[in-house]
Amino acid sequence: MNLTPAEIVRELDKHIVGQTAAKRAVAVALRNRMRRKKLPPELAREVTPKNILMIGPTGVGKTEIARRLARLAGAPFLKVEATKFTEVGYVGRDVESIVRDLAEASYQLVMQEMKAKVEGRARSLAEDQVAALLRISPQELRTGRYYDQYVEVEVAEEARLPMAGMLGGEPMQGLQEMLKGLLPQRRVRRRMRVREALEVLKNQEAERMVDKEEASQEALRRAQEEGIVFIDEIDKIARSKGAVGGPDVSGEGVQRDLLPIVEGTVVSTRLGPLSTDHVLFIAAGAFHVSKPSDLIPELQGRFPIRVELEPLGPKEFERILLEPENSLLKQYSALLAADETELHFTPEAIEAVARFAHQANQELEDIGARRLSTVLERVLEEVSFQTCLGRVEITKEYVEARLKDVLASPDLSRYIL
Ligand SMILES: Nc1ncnc2c1ncn2[C@@H]1O[C@H](COP(=O)(O)OP(=O)(O)OP(=O)(O)O)[C@@H](O)[C@H]1O
Repeated sequence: MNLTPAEIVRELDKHIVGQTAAKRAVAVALRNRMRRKKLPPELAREVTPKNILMIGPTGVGKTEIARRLARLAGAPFLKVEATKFTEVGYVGRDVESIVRDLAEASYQLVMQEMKAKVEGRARSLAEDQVAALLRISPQELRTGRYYDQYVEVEVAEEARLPMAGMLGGEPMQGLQEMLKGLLPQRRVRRRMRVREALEVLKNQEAERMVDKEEASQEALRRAQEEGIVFIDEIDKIARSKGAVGGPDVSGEGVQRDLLPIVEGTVVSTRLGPLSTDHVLFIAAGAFHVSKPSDLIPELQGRFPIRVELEPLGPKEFERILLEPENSLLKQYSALLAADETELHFTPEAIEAVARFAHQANQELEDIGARRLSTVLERVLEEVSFQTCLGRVEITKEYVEARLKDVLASPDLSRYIL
């Protein structure tokens, strides 16, 4: 991975419409990580990430930009809502769960990658086993002729801690994972189709082939050096001026708890002690009521890069429907094509969907691009209910007919859109 900031922005452009300032900021942050790796170690240690504060209304692409960036970089990613920590039952120390969850996300990511690398070998081992059970050769098995037959295979059943379910909570999950390797694995025989057995056994073999110790170490390194933590709703824990002594007090407490993690601290996780010095934090909020300057000064200083995201209008909605690689329209088309319905929208129909979504945002509540899903669902409800329709053309008149009544009645639209 050696993308320039311009190339990173171009990659993000494939999924997110507009919001250039935010894309540029995250692109620079990612490039700086690559730059840091080229520095002499003493200097590299000193260079800490410049965290980003994204300011913009809900549903305009803040999370999406961060998530896509992480995927592009193969970086462990975690999203948390800052307000979660103001809820009753959370005490300060719990913000450390952010770091533990990042470690977990990192481990899952690394395991997935490592398993993918041995997939070919694991698959052929699985084929050998199933072929032996069926008393045929692996070559015969690969013809696919036996895939719908049933076989009985021995699979490892995950040992469950009897109490884990009762107590719930994240610490128990870590414990569960830790004990997984220690407790004897119960093996049970299960009957399933050959097709499924091959998948199950392949996974089991891949899991066995991966060196868990190596995976843990790589996951720890990855979380520390490449981790990205997205903290949403940061504005909700900022104290707005004038609300002295109000319910915001706990918000300030959370800010104080977050501070050491953002500044760089070491938290013990199941992968070992994890230093947050080089984790990139991206905080986001609408800041309708409070302002970034209402955050405690120490935290403000830790988010030196501020970017504003634009509210989205009908023009952007049109582009969001059409342009992203897996846009909503492409998703619907693919789904319905599986049932032999070929979906076509006229340009005027797309314009109408965008216009209605914008109108609903203004009349109800502005939820940004998320509104497109509810509007489209309504437009396509009838078509989705049917199968094998052949070619279906969605026109502006059709869109209007599907949405007019709903929008005319505020009560109805509150429920449907
Ligand atoms: N500019 C955009 N281009 C393409 N899709 C977008 C854009 N903005 C939002 N979306 C889509 O809308 C949905 C919500 O966006 P996202 O999760 O990024 O919202 P957000 O700005 O982070 O808001 P919140 O803070 O409420 O989570 C996602 O499915 C996303 O793909």
